[in-house]
Amino acid sequence: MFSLSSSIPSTASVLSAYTTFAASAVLVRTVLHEVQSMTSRLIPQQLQDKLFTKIGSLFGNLSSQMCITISDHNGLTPNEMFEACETYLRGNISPSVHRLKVVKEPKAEKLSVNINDGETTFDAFEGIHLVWRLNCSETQKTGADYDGYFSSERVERRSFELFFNKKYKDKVLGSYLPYVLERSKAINGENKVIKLYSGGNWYVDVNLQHPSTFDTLAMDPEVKKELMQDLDRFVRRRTFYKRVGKAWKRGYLLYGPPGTGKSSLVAAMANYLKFHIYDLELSSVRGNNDLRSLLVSTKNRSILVVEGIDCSIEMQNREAGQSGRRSGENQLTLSGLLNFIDGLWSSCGDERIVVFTTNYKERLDPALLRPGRMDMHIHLSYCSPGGFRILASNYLGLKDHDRFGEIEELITEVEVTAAEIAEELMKSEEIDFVLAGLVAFLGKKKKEKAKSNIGKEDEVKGNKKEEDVKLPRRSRRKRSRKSRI
Ligand SMILES: Nc1ncnc2c1ncn2[C@@H]1O[C@H](COP(=O)(O)OP(=O)(O)OP(=O)(O)O)[C@@H](O)[C@H]1O
Repeated sequence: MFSLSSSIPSTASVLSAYTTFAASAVLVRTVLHEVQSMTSRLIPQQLQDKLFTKIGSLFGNLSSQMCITISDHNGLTPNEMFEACETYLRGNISPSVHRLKVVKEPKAEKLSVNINDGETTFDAFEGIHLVWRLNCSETQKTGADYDGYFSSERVERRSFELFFNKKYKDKVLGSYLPYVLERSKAINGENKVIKLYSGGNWYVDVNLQHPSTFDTLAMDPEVKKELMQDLDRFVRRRTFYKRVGKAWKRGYLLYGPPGTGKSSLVAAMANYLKFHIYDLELSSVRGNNDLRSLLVSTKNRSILVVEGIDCSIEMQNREAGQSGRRSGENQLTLSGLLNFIDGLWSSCGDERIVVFTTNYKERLDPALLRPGRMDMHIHLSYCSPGGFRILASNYLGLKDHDRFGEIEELITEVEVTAAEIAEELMKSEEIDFVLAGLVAFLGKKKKEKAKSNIGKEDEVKGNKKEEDVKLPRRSRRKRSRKSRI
């Protein structure tokens, strides 16, 4: 008897047939390409054209297919489209794929499953069938090292090839690829692992494990609120920056004594915005040329941090125009860094944040403090009673305690950093013991302060006496008369 279900192919079998066909098409294309390059040297062009048209028609109309290549890098700059495709395809791997690559990122909750080198996967979008293939190759990167010696290293380069029918070219470029980009952003937002790039190049990255958030940070609540609002405004102002013709960039200068939370604040900003961090160590940068290539290879939605800007390198006052660390054109200068950050770097990317930190604001080059250079100057100072309460809540899970009054009073009398208090709070799990230890620590600081104040007073008195000895008789008389008035 005639059976409808057995004569009409199911969606799965149609897809599977298409998959097989598309995979064969890709394979045939590759073979044709290889053959073409071999024969181009042996057979005359006219004959070649005839030959390939004939072979092509045997496997369906391959000339109606087109291919878009998406490489992982565009020159020195990472290609964000490649990363978007990688993220998007992770969730769309066809059942026909034979070889997968599985990675567990340290902080990620889920496994990351990717297609392997040379594998092909399939997708469908508004009636268009699409074939994706991942290619990997190794290239030799050559150049001169710091001392001018020849250096060479192997670098892996990856690219995706996207095959589809030529007639959908506009739809693929205008709708499908933007869709892939949007989807990858949404996926990244859901489970983004924040990366920390550091060292002399950005090839080494680790997942940012820093648990600091705005909730755990002990800082002036008003400043914290203002900063969070500033960051929110910054990320939602894409059209504003475009309209006013400004690069979508924001600069923050964090200053304050060691251990007051400058690095913790950078981590909190990255965790809040889900931005990667590039920790630029100027001492390992060879010169302005090196700096340029490092900066252009940073990604969008990232924070570039230069810690200890006052002392990380002998950078010179731009007005003085003295030489930097290296002589010649390639020397690293503050003006080189600032010009590049203000100019090319910020205009070749979006959503860039730059943070400079220093323990000594007064030592900074005036070029850095000029209005408009760093949008916000944030002072991280010694711990306040409010800051102590945040730390006590984080470290001990404690909202209040009999000893809080005593501790808060001592905190207002001495200069103590959040790092010092944090260290005390971590000494034991026994709350009374820890708080007693903190009181003793603060008490000791108070005594030391009183001692050093007495020392200072004695010094001032000593100086005065010395001055009196040096003063001529007449001046001494004059002063004693004055003091009686
Ligand atoms: N404001 C703060 N809130 C919460 N914890 C803090 C704060 N400041 C410091 N800490 C604690 O102290 C540690 C060291 O602080 P951090 O490295 O952020 O200070 P810093 O100001 O960057 O110091 P430096 O100038 O020496 O680099 C942090 O890991 C954190 O545990």
